[in-house]
Amino acid sequence: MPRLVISMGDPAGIGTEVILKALADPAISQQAEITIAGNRNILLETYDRLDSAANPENLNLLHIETPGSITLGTGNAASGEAGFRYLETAIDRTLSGEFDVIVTAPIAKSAWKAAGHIYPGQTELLAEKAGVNRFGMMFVARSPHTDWELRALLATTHIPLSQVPEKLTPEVLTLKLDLLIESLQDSFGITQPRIAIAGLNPHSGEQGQLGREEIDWISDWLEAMRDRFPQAQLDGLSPPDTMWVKPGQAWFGLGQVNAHDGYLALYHDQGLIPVKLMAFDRAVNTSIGLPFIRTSPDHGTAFDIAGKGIADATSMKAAIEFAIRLAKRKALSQSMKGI
Ligand SMILES: NC(=O)C1=CN([C@@H]2O[C@H](COP(=O)(O)OP(=O)(O)OC[C@H]3O[C@@H](n4cnc5c(N)ncnc54)[C@H](O)[C@@H]3O)[C@@H](O)[C@H]2O)C=CC1
Ligand SMILES: NCC(=O)COP(=O)(O)O
Repeated sequence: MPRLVISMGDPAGIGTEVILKALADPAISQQAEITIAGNRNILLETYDRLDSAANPENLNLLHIETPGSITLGTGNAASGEAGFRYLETAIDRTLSGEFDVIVTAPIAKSAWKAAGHIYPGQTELLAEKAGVNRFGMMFVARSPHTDWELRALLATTHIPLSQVPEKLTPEVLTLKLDLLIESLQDSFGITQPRIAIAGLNPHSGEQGQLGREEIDWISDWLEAMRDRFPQAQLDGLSPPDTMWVKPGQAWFGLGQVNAHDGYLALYHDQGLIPVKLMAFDRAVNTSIGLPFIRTSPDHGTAFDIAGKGIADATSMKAAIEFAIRLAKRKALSQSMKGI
């Protein structure tokens, strides 16, 4: 069975609640050896408030002291420091071989910053501690209507919109596309993936009238990528709005559409607005390129509903189930290679 560690996220948010709700489902908890990296008192307090949740007394726990006092619904330096320590512990124990997989509950980047930990997100801490600089942020969701699976990689992530054009270089795009192809092949078994790639500007620039990046270099880059990755079908540059029409149709079962195996969005909201519109309740954020599997729900700390008992755990369940699916696939592939 996969050995999975769940970091508890920001204790002022809904992380603890969605973990305990998700683990109350035996279909989830019986598929892996699960340990929580978090705080015993906060888990017990959360359990006492909920009607249907796993009892922390019956769960494996790496207890980590929480510095300062935590106020539910308010992310601050204490909650940021706590969430940082939970994740650090989960990563260190995974790197030492204790776990195969990390599932992370959400943290607030602003609370990390208040605690002096300046990272764009959890992904970058995971990559830094794992010693890799080739990694990517991918979102995966299976449609409850059609079973179709949406897979979208973000070429750039947590940067101001004004910095996107300068951070988006041929090197960055090549690295992200390479990772997306590798992931579709290795983790999803799609040997010749069909990938749609978005333009940057409205209408992919409309021949330069609405932005020049497509003409200046992105179209040439894509041509070069078709030579470099002959095993993949690379379609684009898709106008960034209409690129999501077929995925929407495939998701909701609106006719026969030939949607792509993977989507490359050039910046955070270009990818995450459509993903969350379709699948906010069930999309999974997975970090690709790390030496271990990492997944997370797609939502954040939801401070506005923390402690109210109304948080939906579907995305956390999906994150755990997807992590188990990836771990089983990895174990099978390693055993076939004799590793
Ligand atoms: N994986 C992670 O660690 C992530 C962390 N964040 C962080 O979370 C903080 C808040 O971000 P927001 O943009 O407000 O997004 P959010 O996802 O926390 O909340 C957006 C809205 O959705 C609702 N919501 C979120 N999750 C829900 C759930 N499971 N059940 C029911 N309702 C839910 C919230 O109540 C809120 O109204 C930020 O500091 C951000 O950095 C955001 C996304 C992912
Ligand atoms: N928008 C996705 C997000 O905020 C998750 O980031 P990370 O903490 O997983 O790096």
